[in-house]
Amino acid sequence: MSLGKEAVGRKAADYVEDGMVVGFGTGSTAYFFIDEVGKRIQAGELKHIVGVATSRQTLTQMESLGIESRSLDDVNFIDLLVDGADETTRDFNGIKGGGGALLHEKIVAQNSRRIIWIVTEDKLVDTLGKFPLPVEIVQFGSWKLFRTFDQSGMNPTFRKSGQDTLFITDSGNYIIDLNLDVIQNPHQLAFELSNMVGVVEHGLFLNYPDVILSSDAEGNVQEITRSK
Ligand SMILES: O=C(CO)[C@H](O)[C@H](O)COP(=O)(O)O
Repeated sequence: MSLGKEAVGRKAADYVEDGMVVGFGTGSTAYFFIDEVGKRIQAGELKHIVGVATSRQTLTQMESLGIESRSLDDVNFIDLLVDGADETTRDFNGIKGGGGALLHEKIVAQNSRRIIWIVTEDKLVDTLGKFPLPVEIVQFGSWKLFRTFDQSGMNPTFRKSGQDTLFITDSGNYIIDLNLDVIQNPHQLAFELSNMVGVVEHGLFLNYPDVILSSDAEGNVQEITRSK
């Protein structure tokens, strides 16, 4: 277990205020955020929070803690979304989808007024791309898309959930991870991926968070905020 993930996940609960509609992210760092909010509700420190989950996994955890949940379409907007990331630059561009929830995470993010990413400091990078870029694609014709990525030198691999089973997202799609090493122009790549037929969404989250909370291995949390 990572002390850094726990520290930054729990710290993010300080940003939650009574009456908020909160977006709950997915992953092992978001796990601690959800757990802490649940504890604060149980202790009576937070009295009325409504939560929107970014994945089935997150929804299950929220329900186990008694956090009231609504579907995205049943709320007007989300006041605060707290989510993890796989890599982020200090100028608020990142890769998400390591846990396979990128599509729902991006839709929830698009409907959030304020976004906080919670990361350990090893995820802060100068250039994106060391972490494989997840691309969610429809199942039909997926090998054709795979070949297109391969022929473009993008080193694709199908995401698996077992030895011989392909990973299926909450929306019933596959994920291809692109092993790029360095992404020189993330905006150009995002544009190209978005225009490929069969691609549902990609894991480049450019200019998304308002705040990045980053923790070192000892659990010291630093806040990186956009200058106004
Ligand atoms: O994007 C995500 C899931 O789709 C996660 O936020 C990301 O993979 C970080 O996960 P973790 O906190 O387990 O390192």
